[in-house]
Formats: sequence, C-alpha cells, structure tokens
Amino acid sequence: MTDFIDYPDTDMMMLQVARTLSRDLRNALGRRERVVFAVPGGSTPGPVFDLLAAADLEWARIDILPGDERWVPEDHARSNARLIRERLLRDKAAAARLIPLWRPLPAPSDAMAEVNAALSDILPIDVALVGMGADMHTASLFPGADNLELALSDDAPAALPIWAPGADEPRVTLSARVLSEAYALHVLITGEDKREAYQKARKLSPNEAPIAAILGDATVHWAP
Ligand SMILES: O=C(O)[C@H](O)[C@@H](O)[C@H](O)[C@H](O)COP(=O)(O)O
Repeated sequence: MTDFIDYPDTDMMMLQVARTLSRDLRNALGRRERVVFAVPGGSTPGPVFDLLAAADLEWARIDILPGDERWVPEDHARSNARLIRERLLRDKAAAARLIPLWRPLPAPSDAMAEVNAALSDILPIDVALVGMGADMHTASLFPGADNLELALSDDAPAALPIWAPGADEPRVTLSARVLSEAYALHVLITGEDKREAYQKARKLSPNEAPIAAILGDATVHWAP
C-alpha cells in the first residue's frame, strides 16, 4: 500500500527523507556487496542531496543512477548528472560511483544498447528517490510521451529514449518496471498543486498519470 507522509514544512521533510534514505541505504549495504541508489533530477531534491552527502555510509559500494536524463552534455545547466555531481557526489558521498545515462552521441536511441548493457550489470535498484511533476509524470514518464506505452509495459527495457511535448529536450528514462522493482521507493513532492496531482493520479491509469505505475508500496513525502 502507498504511504503518504505529510510534513509541516520542507526543512523538516528534507531532513527526515535524508535520514530515511540513509537508513534504507545502510540496510541495503548489509544485504548486497554493491548497492544501487536511483535519484531524480529537477529542482526539489537538492537539499536532500546536501544532507545525504555528509552521511556516514560506505559510499564506495554505492552506485548512483539518475532516474532519467535530459539529452544534454554533463556540463549543461539542465543535466541531471551535473546536478547529482554538484549536490550529491561531494563530501563523504564523493566515493560513490555515478552511472550516467547520457553518452556523447546525437540522440538517446544511439546510446541505448550501451546504456542498457551497463544497467544489466547493476540492477535491480535497492533504493529509489523520484520526483513528480504537476502533470503526474515521474522520471521522464510523461503523459502523452511518444514511447510511454513501451516504458510502462512489463517487458520494457531498463532504459529507453523518450520525447514528450512537456519536456524541453529529448530524454532517456528508466522504465516503470525498473523503478517499481526498487526494494524501497520514495517520492518527494512539495506544494498544493503536486498534492492534488498525487491524489488525482491515484484514481487514473498509468497511461493518463504515469506516476500511478510506480506507486504500489511507495512512500510519498509531501510538504507545503
Ligand atoms: O529530470 C527530471 O526532470 C526529473 O527527474 C523529473 O521527473 C522531476 O523529478 C520532476 O519533473 C519534478 O521536478 P521538480 O522537482 O523540478 O518539480
């Protein structure tokens, strides 16, 4: 069942989510030699990354995997890898390994064989943090995206190219299958519009509300 935790403010939420994630990562490190931690891009997770970077974990055994990537080079302002390197792979977490979804090739489809081969060496995900847009997308599973049907299917590849009118550039996203297989899955959202979007998504099909495909046993963390 999906759990919904309502926090009085974002500071408290960021602190509690960082604690929960470090607990989940520590448990995963007790179960597996290498651990996969999937993380979102976007503007919400920065404070959680800042807190987590200082956590006392065996980061050298953790692979950090973006849940999606915008098809831009790593030094681009919109690159999720850039955000992750700048905000998470610092301090103690600098010892972690980033598994990039971007390659210096013209289009996501040119890189998918290589990306999926790299993912098959590390999956499944142990701990996942994802965001959500007010349009009910998560990762880059956007409503109306060209590849959404495949991305939501049971036999979807781990990563696939995706393009949607709501996204600024072509992207690569992890499939709903791979995200929902995560041992622990947390959704981090703020603001009244996203609370309403989450409640609406619970009543819609994944095709209309892609986040619905991964809510299963997820914990949703919300603050105003
Ligand atoms: O790279 C991305 O765009 C994401 O991974 C995406 O799924 C994000 O989490 C949501 O769009 C929420 O974004 P905000 O936190 O900026 O609202």
